[in-house]
Amino acid sequence: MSALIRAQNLSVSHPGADRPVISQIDMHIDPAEIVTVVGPNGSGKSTLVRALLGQVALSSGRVDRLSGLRIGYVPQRVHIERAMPMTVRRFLSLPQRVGDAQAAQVLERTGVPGLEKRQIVSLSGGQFQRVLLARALLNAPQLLVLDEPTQGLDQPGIVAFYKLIEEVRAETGAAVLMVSHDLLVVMRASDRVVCLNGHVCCQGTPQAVSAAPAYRALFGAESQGTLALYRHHHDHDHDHVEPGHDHDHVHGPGCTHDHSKG
Ligand SMILES: Nc1ncnc2c1ncn2[C@@H]1O[C@H](COP(=O)(O)OP(=O)(O)OP(=O)(O)O)[C@@H](O)[C@H]1O
Repeated sequence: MSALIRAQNLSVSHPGADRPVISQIDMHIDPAEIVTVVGPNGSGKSTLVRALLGQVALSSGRVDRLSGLRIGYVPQRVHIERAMPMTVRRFLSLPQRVGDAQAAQVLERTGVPGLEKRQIVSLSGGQFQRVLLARALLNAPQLLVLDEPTQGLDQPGIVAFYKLIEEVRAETGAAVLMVSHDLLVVMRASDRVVCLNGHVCCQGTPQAVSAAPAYRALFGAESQGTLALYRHHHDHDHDHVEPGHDHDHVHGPGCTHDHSKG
């Protein structure tokens, strides 16, 4: 099956800016894979996601989406007006009405059963995040898009949320595109990582990316911890990986490290 979304030579400039926010991006999302975009603040992660979804004009390049692609979007939690008086049940029916049975089922699936009558504003951060995910799952998406889904959650909450995402992927076969700052755990939950800093610094398996000099230059000491944790949990799965090898790690334009090694 072909990619759900494919971007080729994608660049976006915001009005009035003298240079593109993101430039010459090549990336794709295959069915059922978890792809995570990491990068410093302001590196263009949200802009890239919006461009992939067709929500922002491209200044060059192209984005192809599978015809009729069903997308479930989980927005940044902090951007939603939590003070609005609304029950969880009503929230799940926006913008499309869903039946009681379906609402109950999806809340059960995301680990927050029986919350229908609760006011949105009364939920904890972790509960609200799961309600957002529940709503995104209602149209049986082929692709789930999550923009910094665990912002504001504590470490156990973050780990539990990514575990849930992996379970949902396994059950539904939906691909997942995530933007995240949670480097320590995101590596474990991703099939592929795209490291962004205006351009794609590197992309590939989590282990290959975390070993790439371009990634380490961006994330510094934190990346060392990420790599150690990732190896600790995953060496058995990735014994065949040779960091820096072409099959695992694709260099983007602007990479500063030695390309002669692949
Ligand atoms: N609509 C817009 N108009 C003008 N500039 C914008 C617009 N949206 C984003 N920008 C600018 O583009 C740059 C990249 O923003 P973007 O939100 O894509 O980065 P990000 O990597 O998601 O950042 P963060 O990690 O802080 O969420 C920033 O300098 C931002 O100020």
